[in-house]
Formats: sequence, C-alpha cells, structure tokens
Amino acid sequence: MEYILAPSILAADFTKLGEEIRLTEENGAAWLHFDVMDGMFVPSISFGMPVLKSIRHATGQFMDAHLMVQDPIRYVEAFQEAGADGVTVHLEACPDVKAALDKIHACGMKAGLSICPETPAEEVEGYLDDVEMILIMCVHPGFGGQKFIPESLEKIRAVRQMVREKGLDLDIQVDGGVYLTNVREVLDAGANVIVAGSAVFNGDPQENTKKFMEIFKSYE
Ligand SMILES: O=C(CO)[C@H](O)[C@H](O)COP(=O)(O)O
Ligand SMILES: [Fe+2]
Repeated sequence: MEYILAPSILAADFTKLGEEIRLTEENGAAWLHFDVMDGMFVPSISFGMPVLKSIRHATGQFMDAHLMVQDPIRYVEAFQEAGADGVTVHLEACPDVKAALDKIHACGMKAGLSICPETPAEEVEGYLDDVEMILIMCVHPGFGGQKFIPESLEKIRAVRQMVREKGLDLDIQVDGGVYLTNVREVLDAGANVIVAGSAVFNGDPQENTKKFMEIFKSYE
C-alpha cells in the first residue's frame, strides 16, 4: 500500500504560502489538500478556484480538492479547469451522490467520497465501485485545529474491511486532528492518505513533513 501525506494549506501562513508548499513537496508530501468551504454545508468560508489555480503553477503535487460545499456537482468542472487532480465530495451534501462521482470522472479526475463523523461507515458501501478514495472525517468539517474524534478509528477499520471484502484497493483518507502523536493509530486502523494541517504548518513545515515521512517508511 502507498502511504501519502496531504498537507492541508488551511493551516499555512498565507504570507509565505509558496515557500511553505515547496517545503512540503521537497520533503516528500506527494499531495496537497485544498479545503473548500461554502458557508452553507459548513459554517465557515475558506477559498476557491482562483486560489487553487494560482497554487497549481507553484507545485507538482497532486491537487486534492476537498469540497465542503452544498450540491458540489455545480463546481466539479470549475475545479478541474482550475487544476484539481482529485475532487472529494461529501455524501451528506449531494442530492445525487452517484451523479456527482460520475461527473468527477467525466472531468478526468479521481473521485473521493467523504463522510462526516455522525454518518455511519455503511453509508459508503454502495459507492465503493464508483470512487478511488473514501475520506473519513475525524472532526466535524468546517475548521482546522480541532481534536480528533476517537470513534473515527472504528470507522476507518470498518471501511478498510468493506474495501478488502470487495477485493478493491481504494485509498482511505483521514482528515482532522491527525498529528505525529496519533498518526500511527490511524495507519494501523487502515488509512493510507493522511491529511494534516496544523501538524504540518504549525511550527516547521520541513521538519514536520520529514517526521511524517519517516513514520510512513516504517509501514512500507
Ligand atoms: O477538512 C478540514 C476541516 O474541515 C481540514 O482538512 C482539517 O481540519 C485539517 O486540519 P487539521 O489537521 O488542523 O485538523
Ligand atoms: Fe479537509
């Protein structure tokens, strides 16, 4: 299994964003996580297509767009045009989940499906053939820097088990409250794509990225 670090720029210092992104890329973070919030599906508003488009030119990392947006199918094409490589939508935000996932594929991107902490793991079962990745939120979406919800570990295990039983090899991404101190627990539970905002950008992004990559090496 491939272990991937996806630093979330939500926690970056935007006065030196390009430099901070470069430090994560040079030290092994293969993806960059881009949190889009619409003030409707989640209470906060973050950033959107123009910011992604600008960053696209600054990095070769896989651009992982996490859309915390109501009825996200409306924006799939725009994110592809801005330079996203993968788009993840929330099951709870889609009037027609399958249509949103199909649209992501039709736009030539990898499709991810995310569930909030209160949504049971079983809800994703019917969509496993339609995605490349399941994103398990380990905090209530909307803000960075929150505390990891411990019950998420059981959900990660359940989804990894479902994926195995179907003979699939999907990425399982975890997002929210993941730090160097608890990342082994989520890896042990079956996650392989780790989103980390505060844990990468608070402090030294170079050293923090290196430390995550060292832990991943011990799993490969
Ligand atoms: O989707 C998100 C919030 O809704 C963020 O990706 C997540 O919170 C990452 O931040 P941190 O690692 O600081 O918890
Ligand atoms: Fe996110």
